[in-house]
Parts: sequence; structure tokens; C-alpha cells
Amino acid sequence: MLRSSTSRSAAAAQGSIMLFSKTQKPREYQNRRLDALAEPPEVGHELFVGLSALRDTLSSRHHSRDFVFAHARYLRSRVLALGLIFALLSPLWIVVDSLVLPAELLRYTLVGRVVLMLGLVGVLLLAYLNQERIRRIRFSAGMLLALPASFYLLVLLMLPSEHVPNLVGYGFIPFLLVAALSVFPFTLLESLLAGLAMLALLAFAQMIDGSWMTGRGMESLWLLASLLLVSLAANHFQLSLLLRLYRQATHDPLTGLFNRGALEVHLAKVQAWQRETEGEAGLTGSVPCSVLMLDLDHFKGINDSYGHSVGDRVLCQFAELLVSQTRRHDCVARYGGEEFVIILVGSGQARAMEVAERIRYAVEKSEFTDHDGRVIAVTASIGVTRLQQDEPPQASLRRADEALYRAKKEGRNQVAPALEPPGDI
Ligand SMILES: Nc1nc2c(ncn2[C@@H]2O[C@H](COP(=O)(O)OP(=O)(O)OP(=O)(O)O)[C@@H](O)[C@H]2O)c(=O)[nH]1
Repeated sequence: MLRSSTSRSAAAAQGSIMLFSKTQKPREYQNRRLDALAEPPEVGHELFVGLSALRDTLSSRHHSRDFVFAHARYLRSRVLALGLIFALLSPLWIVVDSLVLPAELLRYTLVGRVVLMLGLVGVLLLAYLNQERIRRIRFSAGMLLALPASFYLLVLLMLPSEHVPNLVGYGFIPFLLVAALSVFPFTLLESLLAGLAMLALLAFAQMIDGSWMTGRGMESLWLLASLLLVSLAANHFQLSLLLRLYRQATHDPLTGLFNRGALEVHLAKVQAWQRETEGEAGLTGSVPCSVLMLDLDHFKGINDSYGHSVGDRVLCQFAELLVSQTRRHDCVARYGGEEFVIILVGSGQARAMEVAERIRYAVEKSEFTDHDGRVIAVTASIGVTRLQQDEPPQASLRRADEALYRAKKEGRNQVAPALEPPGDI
């Protein structure tokens, strides 16, 4: 059991603040792979399905790493669905071509159609085989639009100008592709870029067929630009809804921290990363990681004395304190009620005990307040355990909970280590 005197705690807190400062450069084993772990959430950050979400739908710059993965999975399902439709339409189109196009035009389009169909099958395979590769999924989504557009461009380039007016049924390709943009949860910048490319393609086609700057040509351009605006609106609402649903599914609405479900996913991810990096960067075993379980002491008393809404306020202040006391790659979650869990990435048992003690001290010294600014005395008990890479995620939570129970039993406002198997500490 670890319960330091105030001065020792202050020294430990100061020392550990230096050790774990957010401005400190990551250690060597916190390498690029750590980026695959989600960032701590911004406490109190809200996402709305409206204009305020524009920042989040304009580009993926502000998306968390975790959402980028969820987004890519969603994108992949759209690529598979639309890719299948395009791949099925392609041979059907050969039949339509042979019915409506003059025979001499078929030799310009037939080979291109077959190549297009093969390309679409390739895109489908790429998306199907790469479930977790974000870049490949994005690439396949781009190719799904680029392939038909390139096919149309090639036909226009190859076709002798006297045959262009006979090219029936091709002028709608830019329109179809701009409409298809609305099916994907693309960011606004991605869609805008693709839409501008389609407008350029249509303008090029008009220059070739002679309708550029004519009334008919202007009408087509205007129609395509309007369609692009509608697709952009659809992208915005689709992506912001996706962001909001994702956030609701993975975050606690009161504190903004990760919820229990997201925590379990994170635990499994950290363990997978431990296994992956075993023996790397001069480590003899895997990267040490730890789990802290924290519980506010006599929280029922706070609810009873000050009311439930002040209890909620204390929970939010506690959540903010936990985020401020941990690093970017640590995961802070609300486990339920007044229980919280922190995964410390790259910290072994000894370091985790120091962090836990620093948090305990910070809670004791922090000024939690009610709605009128009156100070409420708050303390927390903490159980600490090391995360083993090959155990079920629930096992580490159970050990941390047992340690927390001991901390409570010993008088609360304590940090207690779990009883680890010998040699694991
Ligand atoms: N305000 C508020 N209270 C909550 C929330 N979730 C759980 N609680 C309350 O948290 C209290 C937990 O009480 P106990 O399990 O008895 O724990 P405790 O009073 O903190 O006592 P110890 O943990 O033994 O120190 C209960 O009164 C719950 O109603 C919440 O979201 N908001």
C-alpha cells in the first residue's frame, strides 16, 4: 500500500510531472505505431450535425486516429457496393453500345470498356482484401471514380472528331460520377477536388464536340455544378452524422471520456501493439503498459449533500484532471458510475505507481467546486496493475479492481498495487 506524507507526495508529484509532462518528447519505444492508438478525447468537445461541424467535415485533419479507422471501414463498404454496381453495369453497357453506336465507333470503345471492367474488378479486390489499410481503401475509392472518368477521356482523345457527335450515352459519365460522390462519406475537400475534375472533364468534352460556350453547353455545366453542390451537402451531413454516431458509441456523454466499450477495444489494441513490438528498440520483453482503476471516495456522500448535478460536475472536473495528468497516448475512460480507468502506455508497474500517486495527490489538492464556487473535498482511491500482453483484457481490469478494493479497505485516498505473479513487477 502506498500512502506518502504530504511533502513526499509533493516531491513525487513534482518529480513525476517533470517525468510525464505533456511537452516532453515521447520515449524511443513510443514509436510511429503508437500513432495507431487513439488520442485522449477532448473533454467537453461536442459535434453537431449542422454548420458547426464544418470544421470536422472539411478535411480529416481534426479526426482522431480511431475515427479515421472507423471512417475507412465505412468508406470500404461503400466502395464494395458501388464498385459492384459499376462492374455489373460495364458489360451491360457493351450491349447498349453495340445497339446504339455506329459499328465503326465500337472499336474505339470496346477495348476501353473491357479494360474499365477489369480495372473495376481490381478496385473491388483491393478494397475487399484490405480491411484495415486506410490508404489502400482511400485509393480504391478514388480509383472507382477515376477509372470511368479516364475511360471517357481516352475515348474522347482517340475518337476522330467527325465521330464525336455520334458518341451517344457517354456525356452523362461526369454527371453519374458527381452524383456518386454523395454515396461516399468523403470530406468536403476530397469531393470538391473530384467535382472540379469532373467539371473540367465536361468542359473538355464540350470543346471537342463543339458545345463549349453555347447555350446547351452552359446549361450542362450549370447542371453539373448544381449537382456537385448537392453532393457536397450530402457529404457534409453524412460525415457529420457518422462522426456524431461514432462519438456517441465510444464516449461517455457526461465527461467526454472514452466509455467502457471503447476502453476494452483500446486494451486489446495496446496488447496487440505490445506483441508486435516485442523485442524491438532494445527491449528484452514487450513494452511495459499499466492499468489504473480509480474510484472517487464517498461519492454517494457528495450526491447526498450537494445534489446529483453537483455530483455530475465533480465527475466532469475529475475527468478533466485525469486528462491533464496523462499523456496524449494514454487512454482515459469512464468505466461506469464514479469509476475510471487509465491505460498508461509505455509505463511499467513502478512508473504507474508514481503516476497513480501523483494523480491521487492532485485530486486531494484540487479545488472541486459546486455551482456557487464552494469548494468540495474530494479524494480518490486507485488500484494499479501491469498489463500483460497475452491475457484477456478483462483480467487486467479484474486485478486493478481487486487492488482498488484493497485501497478502499485500507482507508481510501490510497494507491494500491495489484498482487502480480512473481517476476512480472
Ligand atoms: N451524480 C452522479 N452520481 C452517480 C453517477 N453514477 C453513479 N453515481 C452515484 O455514485 C454513487 C456511488 O456510491 P457507492 O458505490 O456507494 O460508492 P461511494 O459512496 O463512492 O463509496 P466508496 O466508493 O466506498 O468510497 C451512488 O450514489 C451513485 O448514485 C453519475 O453519473 N452522476
